[in-house]
Amino acid sequence: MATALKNLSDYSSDHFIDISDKRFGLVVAEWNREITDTLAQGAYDTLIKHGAKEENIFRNTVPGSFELTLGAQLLAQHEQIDAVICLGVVIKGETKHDDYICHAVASGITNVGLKYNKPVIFGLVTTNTLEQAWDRAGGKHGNKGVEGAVAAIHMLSF
Ligand SMILES: Nc1c(NC[C@H](O)[C@H](O)[C@H](O)CO)[nH]c(=O)[nH]c1=O
Ligand SMILES: CC(=O)[C@@H](O)COP(=O)(O)O
Repeated sequence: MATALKNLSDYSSDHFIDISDKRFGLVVAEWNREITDTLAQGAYDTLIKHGAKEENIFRNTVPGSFELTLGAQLLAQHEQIDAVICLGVVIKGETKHDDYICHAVASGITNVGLKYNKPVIFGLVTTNTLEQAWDRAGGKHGNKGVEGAVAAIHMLSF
C-alpha cells in the first residue's frame, strides 16, 4: 500500500505493552540533517507518549544512511537495549548510488535484528525528491519516525 494511502502517523496503540522499563536506541543519519532530526523527534515523542523514560532512549548519529547498519549493531549488541530504530533520508541523485545505499541498509539492518533477536526498525525515507521526503517527515503523509517508534513498540509487544 502506498504511503499516500496510509498516513505514517496513524496507528492503534490498543495492543501496546508497558514500555516504561524498555530501552531504545535511535540511530540517526546526518545526511539531510534537518529532515532526519524531524524523524528522530517524531520517534522520540512517540516513545515518550507511550510510556518510555527519557533516560532509556539512547540517540547516536552516523554520517549517512549507509552507516545505519553498523550503528544499529553497535547498539543492538548490548543486552540492555531492547529495540533499535534506524532513521535516515536517501534522496535519488543522478546515479544509482541511492539504490546501493537503500538495498544495503535494508538487508543490513534486517540481519542485525535477526542476529540479536530484537526489533531493528527500518526508518529510512527513500524518495525521488526533497519534497517527497518532507511529506514523510511530518508533512501530508505523516512522520516516518512515528511509524518507526510504533513498529518498535509493536514488536516488543509480540
Ligand atoms: N546521498 C545520501 C547519502 N550518502 C552518504 C552515504 O550514506 C554514506 O555515508 C557514504 O557513502 C559513506 O559511506 N546518505 C544519506 O543518508 N542520504 C543521501 O541522500
Ligand atoms: C543518494 C546519494 O548518495 C546521492 O546524494 C548521490 O547523488 P548522485 O547519484 O548524483 O551522485
